[in-house]
Amino acid sequence: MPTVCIIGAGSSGISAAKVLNQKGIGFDCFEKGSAIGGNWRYNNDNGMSSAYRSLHINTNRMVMAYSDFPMPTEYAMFPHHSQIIKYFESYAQHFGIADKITYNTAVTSVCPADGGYRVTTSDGQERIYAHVVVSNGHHWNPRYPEPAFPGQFAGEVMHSHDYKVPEQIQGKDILIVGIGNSAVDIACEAARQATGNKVVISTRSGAYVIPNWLMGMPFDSLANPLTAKLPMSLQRLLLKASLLLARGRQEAYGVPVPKRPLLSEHPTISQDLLTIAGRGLVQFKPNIASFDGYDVLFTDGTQQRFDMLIYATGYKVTFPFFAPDFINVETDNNLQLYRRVVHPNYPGLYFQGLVQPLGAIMPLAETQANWIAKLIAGECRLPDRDTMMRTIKQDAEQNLRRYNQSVRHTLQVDFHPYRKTIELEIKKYAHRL
Ligand SMILES: NC(=O)C1=CN([C@@H]2O[C@H](COP(=O)(O)OP(=O)(O)OC[C@H]3O[C@@H](n4cnc5c(N)ncnc54)[C@H](OP(=O)(O)O)[C@@H]3O)[C@@H](O)[C@H]2O)C=CC1
Repeated sequence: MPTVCIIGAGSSGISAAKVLNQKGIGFDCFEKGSAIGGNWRYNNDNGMSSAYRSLHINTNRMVMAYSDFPMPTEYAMFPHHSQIIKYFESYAQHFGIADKITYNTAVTSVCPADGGYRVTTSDGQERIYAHVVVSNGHHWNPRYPEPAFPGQFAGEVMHSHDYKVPEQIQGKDILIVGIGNSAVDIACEAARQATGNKVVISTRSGAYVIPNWLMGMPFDSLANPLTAKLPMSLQRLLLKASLLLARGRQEAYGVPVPKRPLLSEHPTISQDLLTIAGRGLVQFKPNIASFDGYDVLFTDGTQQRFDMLIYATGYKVTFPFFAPDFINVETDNNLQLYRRVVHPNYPGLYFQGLVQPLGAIMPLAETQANWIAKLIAGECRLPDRDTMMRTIKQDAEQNLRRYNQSVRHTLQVDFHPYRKTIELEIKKYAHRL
């Protein structure tokens, strides 16, 4: 009988399945849709993918690959979603897990029972597992501003989650709320349509826009285990100098700069935004003050008319299978986990891929899977609950000191230091067999 239930077969869940399979640990992996790939399967029939037709990943193919399965070198450095999904498919085939996943089956309920967890699935079956690995992703449930901006907007309203093709915005004056990666990708795509329509980004905090390529190198290859060890002030200085050399001051292009220092936010990555903004094809406004029909009043007192509003305001961390009085963090995205994986109050309950790195999630999810598998196999253990609680508090305080306080930064980790932390965790608490 399988002792482990994996929820979801996206880029995280498939690495958990692969690692457990290699260790000979029995598992069921339930996937709501008919295929693997999660967010990276464009038009995924599980209804959860936020991918748009033109989406290319903004972390490079060397950084995003799993440790033992490189991406094909003929791939673009920043591959299209169609290449990424092929990569995941070959990974699942290569490691023999594609046929071990139960497709078209959603997990509808998970609750503690009999020293483990009772898992109910959409086919009405109930099973008990000693361990549950939650790998259901955190970029699928749209977050809208709360409270909503005053007034009513009379035009069309959409969340970036539902943006798929430029035909949806063609010929419309659009206002995009937010300046994260979704907002900027959609704004650039809209501007490239060259229809002469207004494309405006409304941002309350601004963002440092980092190019994919910096001095001929993929930006995310500049961060490595060595540079990650430098003091934050020096990392900031080096990045600031590199950005100045590469493209000068961002304000010169008309793109608003945050008041906080570099590296205190999730990076907004775009090679194109500055050039496009410099041509006046994307314009910027501060936060929205209110709506009046098709008119939008901004906090600087200016007003403009739009046909369409796109909220690119991020996502809620949602676990639809937990009862609200069990685990629910939708309001603040802030789930307190030991090393972002282990729930200190519920032994056997693990969360995978619930991180937002500067870099790609996939290799970190794989490292988490290695740790989870070793914990399940009894090859290592957890520290006591007091130690876990103390560490959770310290990590949260560190995060608060570093990042702009907002729901989008609760899951933020630094790629290399985080991976190292998990590897050390495995070594430190290894059971000498
Ligand atoms: N090509 C790629 O690989 C892509 C990757 N992604 C990834 O997907 C994830 C989600 O990105 P994204 O969808 O951009 O969401 P994010 O959460 O990263 O960004 C949300 C944006 O909306 C703003 N915002 C949120 N709430 C409000 C509010 N109430 N009023 C005004 N502004 C608000 C935020 O501003 P503030 O900072 O002030 O909170 C921020 O600018 C990220 O990890 C991102 O890197 C997304 C698109 C493309």
